[in-house]
Amino acid sequence: MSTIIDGKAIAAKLRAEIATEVKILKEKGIIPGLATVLVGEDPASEVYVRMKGNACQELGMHSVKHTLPATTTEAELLALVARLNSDPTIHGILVQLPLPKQINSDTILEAISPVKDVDGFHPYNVGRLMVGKPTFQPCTPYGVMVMLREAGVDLAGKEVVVVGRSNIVGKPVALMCLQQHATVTICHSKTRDLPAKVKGADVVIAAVGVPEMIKGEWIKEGAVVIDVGVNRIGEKKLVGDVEFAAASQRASAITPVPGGVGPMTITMLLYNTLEAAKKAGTGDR
Ligand SMILES: NC(=O)C1=CN([C@@H]2O[C@H](COP(=O)(O)OP(=O)(O)OC[C@H]3O[C@@H](n4cnc5c(N)ncnc54)[C@H](OP(=O)(O)O)[C@@H]3O)[C@@H](O)[C@H]2O)C=CC1
Ligand SMILES: Nc1nc(=O)c2c([nH]1)NC[C@@H]1CN(c3ccc(C(=O)N[C@@H](CCC(=O)O)C(=O)O)cc3)C=[N+]21
Ligand SMILES: [Mg+2]
Repeated sequence: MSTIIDGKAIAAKLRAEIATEVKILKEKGIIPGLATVLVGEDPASEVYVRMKGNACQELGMHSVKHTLPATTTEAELLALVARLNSDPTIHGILVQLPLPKQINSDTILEAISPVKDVDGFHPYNVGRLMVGKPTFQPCTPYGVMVMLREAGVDLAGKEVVVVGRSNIVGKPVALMCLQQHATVTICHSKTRDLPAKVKGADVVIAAVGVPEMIKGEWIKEGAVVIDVGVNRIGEKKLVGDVEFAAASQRASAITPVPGGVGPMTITMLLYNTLEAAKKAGTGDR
């Protein structure tokens, strides 16, 4: 049986540390502030944005939520981003993805000031990560790396297989593992013989968005499994991209869904917002 890597517990520990730092900053007259922007009425996005706002409040941070109608134009959203860029009470800006189809998300992400880009999605921050000099690191991959560290997994020389190549999860997590000296394979929908790739992995990172598509029998005995997938089945049930029950029979350590990567994502967002506020405080940005 495998160890469960408890994202909720690791997140709680980190949040306590962040709260302490927020207190110290507040004594210097700086209140870390996060602006979240939600366009349209996607129920899942509403849940996430609410969770982010609540988490800010719990840690004593300032948070402002902007909800815009689904019919918002790109120009209107750009105007809001410009306002937030120049608002001194706001240190971090998060525009929830996906955006409605009349809005080009690249245009929006590039309009967010790189010093307020707590999602780490601006090409400047992406490039910094690429050259091994990260500034803001994207929250989900960053959370995965913290979980691996907390679980005592040393990546040097390990075979890491990432399934998924999105800009927000697959690609950046692969880069971060490479930075930690892993040998990284990135798989996607055109990959030939995915089972064989996964079978060779010491560490599997699944970010596909297909419920339980990574089968337990593909997992090498003793491998570490990180399941980024969050798939809603019906009204209430959440499952990952990995067949959890079967995979946990073979893995040495595995993350659950829920309670794995999800809580870490929100925590790293808070961490990045704190860092943004600290930099603003020193004028170092
Ligand atoms: N826990 C958290 O905090 C977060 C969780 N998520 C979850 O992670 C999952 C992935 O999210 P995201 O990266 O945004 O998703 P995307 O849809 O952007 O990317 C999915 C990737 O999986 C690949 N893929 C799809 N089907 C297959 C297949 N059958 N075999 C191999 N590869 C396949 C796609 O390949 P191709 O490029 O060829 O199309 C693509 O690269 C989702 O479940 C999402 O909900 C996302 C963000 C945060
Ligand atoms: N600009 C932007 N930044 C993001 O970081 C971003 C985004 N857009 N769009 C959508 C994805 C998805 N995402 C999640 C965050 C937390 C959980 C999370 O906390 N999940 C809980 C369960 C929550 C529930 O019950 O639904 C868990 O896994 O335990 C999941 C997914 C951030 N994303
Ligand atoms: Mg779009």
